[in-house]
Amino acid sequence: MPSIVSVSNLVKTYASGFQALKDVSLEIEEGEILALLGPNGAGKTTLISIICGIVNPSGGKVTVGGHDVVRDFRQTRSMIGLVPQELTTDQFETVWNTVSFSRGLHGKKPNPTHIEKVLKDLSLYDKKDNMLRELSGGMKRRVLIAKALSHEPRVLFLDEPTAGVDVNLRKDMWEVVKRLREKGVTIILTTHYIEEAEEIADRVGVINGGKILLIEEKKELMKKLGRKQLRIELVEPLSTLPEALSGYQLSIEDDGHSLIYEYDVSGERTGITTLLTALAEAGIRLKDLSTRQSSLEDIFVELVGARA
Ligand SMILES: Nc1ncnc2c1ncn2[C@@H]1O[C@H](COP(=O)(O)OP(=O)(O)OP(=O)(O)O)[C@@H](O)[C@H]1O
Repeated sequence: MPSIVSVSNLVKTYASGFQALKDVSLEIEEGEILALLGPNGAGKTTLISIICGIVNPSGGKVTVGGHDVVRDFRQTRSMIGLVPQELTTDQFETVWNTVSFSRGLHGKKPNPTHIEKVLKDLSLYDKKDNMLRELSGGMKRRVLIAKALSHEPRVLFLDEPTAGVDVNLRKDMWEVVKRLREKGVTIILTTHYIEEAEEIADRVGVINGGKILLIEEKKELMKKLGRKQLRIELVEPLSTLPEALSGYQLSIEDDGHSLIYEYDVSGERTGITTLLTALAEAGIRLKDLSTRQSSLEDIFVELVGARA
């Protein structure tokens, strides 16, 4: 698939001298949902702000739809929708005017039919004549999304869209995201909620300390992580593994009180039944069994923890 956003060797050093991005390169494919994961201060917002033309890069190059985000700012900005973390619009303006005005700011002709559809999709239509200051926090978040969609962008950035929102809004938001994606809109979201990335993204990127640590298809990542552990608690501790069990992927933990068996969930057979039979034959008595599957969170913690 062709790239819609191309980031090469991007560097950002703030006026304070702090280097928020260190040589970031990244290709975002047209039509994909990419989740960017990273702890606080990793550089996610800085990266998005540069692509959206809000922050100037210190080095490197970013293109959107083949246009340079600094030189061809107007063209790139009209292709992009950004849902920022906070609303910074005139609180005395109505919902309808705010969203319509936003479309004009991106150089698009008025289209009341489109604005009406966006407001309806976000359950905002009955609030169209209300002033922003009369809305609840959740409704204001909906207005942010409506603004970002007002000019029918090809690329949509959502910066921590679900931080502090309730279940209903979260559901509506993912519905909107899925529908947009069906229409071919490229979606990039930053999130702290790893389950969210696991649920919705096609690809996952992990960013920390201003660097991309990993970027991969979610399916591939989950396949690699598709390992499971069976923990077998023993009645009597073992100091060494009996010879009869040497053919199994087993390790001893908890001073001999537990055996850990690692197996591949994608394989046809787990080998658990034969292992349990072999344990019984070796006269090893079991107290309890439990299983644990590695998740996206495990790899995230491992990556970020190791290089923080
Ligand atoms: N205008 C600025 N001047 C100086 N430093 C800044 C500026 N904006 C951001 N930073 C610093 O750059 C680093 C990256 O910030 P950024 O907002 O991109 O991180 P983030 O990954 O979006 O974090 P969060 O998850 O907390 O939103 C942080 O250490 C932040 O303090």
